[in-house]
Amino acid sequence: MAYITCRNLALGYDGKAIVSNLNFSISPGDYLMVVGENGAGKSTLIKTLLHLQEQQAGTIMVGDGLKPYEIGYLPQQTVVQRDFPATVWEIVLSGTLAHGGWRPFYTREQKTLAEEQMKVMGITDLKKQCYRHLSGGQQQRVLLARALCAASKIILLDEPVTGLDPRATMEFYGLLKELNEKGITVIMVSHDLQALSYASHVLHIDRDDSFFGTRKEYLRNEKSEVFRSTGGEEK
Ligand SMILES: Nc1ncnc2c1ncn2[C@@H]1O[C@H](COP(=O)(O)OP(=O)(O)OP(=O)(O)O)[C@@H](O)[C@H]1O
Repeated sequence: MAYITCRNLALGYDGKAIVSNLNFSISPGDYLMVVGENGAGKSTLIKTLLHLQEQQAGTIMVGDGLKPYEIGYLPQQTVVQRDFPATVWEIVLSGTLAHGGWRPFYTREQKTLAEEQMKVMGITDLKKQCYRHLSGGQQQRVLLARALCAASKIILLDEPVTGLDPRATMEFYGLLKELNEKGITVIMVSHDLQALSYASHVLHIDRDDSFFGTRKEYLRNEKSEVFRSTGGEEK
């Protein structure tokens, strides 16, 4: 059974639809890449899946026992966030707050979970370092560890390789692939053609005529031509 099934979804603001007629589903173990032109509504879809915004029409069905806190989120980083004055440990640990709500101190279980996820991401040595002094690739690992503390089933990423050099980008995709192979479902918004080779499914958002299918189906579909002819970056 699918984790999330969207039927005839319309998304937008102030009563005006930006995208309509969206139909897709996300099943355990999927790696869904979400593509579309600038302003197509990719971030709006993410906000809707995170229940930060209501859809304008259609239904979102949740299945397979998925609970809201089982979706971890790795946002698009702004310049201000890159300069966030906290240690790696504080940032990763804060991901555990998604479970049991706020308490004046962290429990042993929360600390153990944070330590485990730092190990998975290979950032244990950076524990006491200040986040803003890390490289872009290290910062993304920290945010991924934080998202994994928050979520055990799905991680949602919004253009996670923006600003990373080619090597850090490949490393980051490698980490995501490993997580996906361990059974974590990945939903990633991206303009990067390289990312397509990791995806099992693609959702190409295009007003009222979006595409959803497997990567193979997408590569045979005319919508992927626009994506490829620009070298991965849609104009
Ligand atoms: N809070 C808001 N209120 C009204 N309109 C908004 C709001 N946020 C976004 N929009 C508009 O909704 C449209 C879709 O925006 P969204 O950020 O979802 O696109 P996107 O596909 O993620 O774009 P990009 O690739 O540039 O990140 C845009 O026209 C944007 O201006």
